[in-house]
Amino acid sequence: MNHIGDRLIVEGRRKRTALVVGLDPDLRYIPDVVRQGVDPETGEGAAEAIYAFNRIVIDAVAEHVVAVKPQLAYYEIYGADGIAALEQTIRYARSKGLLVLNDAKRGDIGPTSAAYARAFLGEGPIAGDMVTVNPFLGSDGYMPFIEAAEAAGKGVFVLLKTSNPSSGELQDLKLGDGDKLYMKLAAELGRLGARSVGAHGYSCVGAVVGGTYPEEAAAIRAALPSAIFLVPGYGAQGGTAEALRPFFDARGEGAIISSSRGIIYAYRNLGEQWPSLSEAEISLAIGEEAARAKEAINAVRGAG
Ligand SMILES: O=C(O)c1cc(=O)[nH]c(=O)n1[C@@H]1O[C@H](COP(=O)(O)O)[C@@H](O)[C@H]1O
Repeated sequence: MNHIGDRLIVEGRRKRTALVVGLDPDLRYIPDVVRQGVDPETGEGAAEAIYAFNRIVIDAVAEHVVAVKPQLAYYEIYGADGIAALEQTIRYARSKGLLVLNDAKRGDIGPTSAAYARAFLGEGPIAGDMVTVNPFLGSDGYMPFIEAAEAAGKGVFVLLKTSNPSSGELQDLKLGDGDKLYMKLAAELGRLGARSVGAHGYSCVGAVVGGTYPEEAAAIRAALPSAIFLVPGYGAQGGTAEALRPFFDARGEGAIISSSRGIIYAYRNLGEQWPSLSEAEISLAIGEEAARAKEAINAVRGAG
């Protein structure tokens, strides 16, 4: 099966989940046990702690998620060492049967986007199965990603209506015909996605639609029936499971719900002693939170 839409749907059914966990490792919130024997003040030590932490997270959530989503910034902080930790993390996630969505939010002039597409959707060391794409430069900025995805059976998620409070400043701007900018882009993505619809009805051109904007999601869902939505904003940004229904299609499919901090730092809810928790305690808290999120989302999409 060489189509990302089909792989996401089939894996989602097999595991009965629409959850994705974001790997946004911040050393300030990583417990002492993970850093034992390494000096996180050095790039090498930081990278070692990040990879050790990500392994714990991946092991704890693997049965509850279709994919993991590393956020590139958290690795780039540490330069080459951080990128090495990303490479190791990608390899480890794949060894656990997980799809990898690089949250890189790239987009540039055509040739540079083509290079980014090779980096993230090719065969190189930080390539995954999907990548987030910033469409601000226009079609010559995002087309190289779409073409690379089509050729490789991989996927892109184009930023459409993002989860952050000020996303409306540009994305909601009304155009001459009264349409909002994100709806205009949605129509264009629908047109482009139509040429790569897989057996399960979904295209390799997906859209990022923030979980904090359910009303907007209903309109975008109607305009983009064949796009898988990547839905961040659930959990730490205030998005609730109850608000997620409009992001899914009538079958309760077609969206992957992403949560980073709400799951990977779940042990911080156990109280002030969190830095000294054991690996087993950390792992249990993360796994339980992922299971809870999965079930809450399943109840809303009718897969309970
Ligand atoms: O593309 C994304 O993943 C993304 C798009 C968006 O609209 N909002 C958003 O929060 N994200 C990313 O999703 C993650 C959200 O993290 P949490 O708020 O901790 O779940 C971060 O890595 C963000 O960079």
